[in-house]
Amino acid sequence: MIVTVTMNPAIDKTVDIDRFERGDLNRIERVELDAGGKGINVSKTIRELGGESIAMGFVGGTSGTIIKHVLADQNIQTDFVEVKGETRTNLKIVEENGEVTELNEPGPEVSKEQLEDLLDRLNGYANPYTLFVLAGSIPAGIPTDIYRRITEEVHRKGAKVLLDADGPLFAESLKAAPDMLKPNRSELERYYQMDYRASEQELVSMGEKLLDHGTDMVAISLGQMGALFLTGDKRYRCPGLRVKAHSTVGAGDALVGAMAYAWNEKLPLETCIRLCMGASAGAVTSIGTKPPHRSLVDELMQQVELLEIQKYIDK
Ligand SMILES: Nc1ncnc2c1ncn2[C@@H]1O[C@H](COP(=O)(O)OP(=O)(O)O)[C@@H](O)[C@H]1O
Ligand SMILES: O=P(O)(O)OC[C@H]1O[C@](O)(COP(=O)(O)O)[C@@H](O)[C@@H]1O
Repeated sequence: MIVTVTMNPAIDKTVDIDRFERGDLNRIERVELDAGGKGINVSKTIRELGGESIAMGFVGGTSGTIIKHVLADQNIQTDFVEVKGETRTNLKIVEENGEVTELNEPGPEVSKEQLEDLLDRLNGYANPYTLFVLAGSIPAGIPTDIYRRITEEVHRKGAKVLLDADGPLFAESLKAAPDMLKPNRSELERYYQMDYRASEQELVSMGEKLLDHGTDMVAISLGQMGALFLTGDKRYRCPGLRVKAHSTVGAGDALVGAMAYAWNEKLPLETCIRLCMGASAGAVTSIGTKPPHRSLVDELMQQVELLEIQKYIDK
């Protein structure tokens, strides 16, 4: 069973603009609304791949109700705690040249009682066959060690954790050794306090340090350059797939969704990697924050190149 946790869901409002002019009037050519937030996008990808998950977290107000309806329409099971405020709307400005500017709101405040309610519910799903996907930012009222706390609690019941978070959330949760991680390049560079662009070798050794801390699998995403996949005994580099990109928003979540689906289906590492690459590249072709169609993922999976890192570095 897969449980996705989105502490801070969002309605993603994607607007297409020819060229974004700061400090001037910008006319929008097209608007697309989607139920978003990292865990929710992961659930949408899992559904599209043919799997099931339960989407959990906090929702509030009309936007929260819309998100629940949209997920129900897609046959995605939900178990959200209701909060008083309104679930946020995140603006994604997509320019003709492919550049994307994101304006993410902080999200409604969560009370101590609401947080405890969610933690109780999560605990109820924890067993050795459950994977918890903890992804995205947290709203006000939630301490930054929350992912660490959830990881420790569900680990006690034998459950696994896949983490996709940034900054202090990422740093804190590492102390509880999540089982799988999906940092992107800049998240890793920030965590290791590098003030320059890390080389591939440096990225691999940063990933290896994470494995040494008890993580089983690290996927380091590199945007259009592809991704690195590291486990205890295998290391692969996959060059980015060439696709006609619309919006890169949700690509990381599609990769995480594929990782979670592959874990649940007990797929071999190489198939998992192909699925991650196919799903994430497929996601960038969609308008707004939409998961890729399974048929496109299947097609893209055939194009994935898995380069063993040792061989690649020796070249
Ligand atoms: N322009 C692109 N073309 C093809 N694949 C892409 C592109 N942008 C992202 N991807 C795919 O999506 C994955 C995740 O993207 P990335 O931007 O690194 O994640 P995040 O959104 O978490 O920062 C990449 O590893 C890659 O496989
Ligand atoms: O919780 P955060 O960090 O504000 O991110 C939320 C935003 O990220 C997304 O989940 C997309 O994430 P990715 O582009 O990393 O896949 C959006 O749907 C959402 O608006």
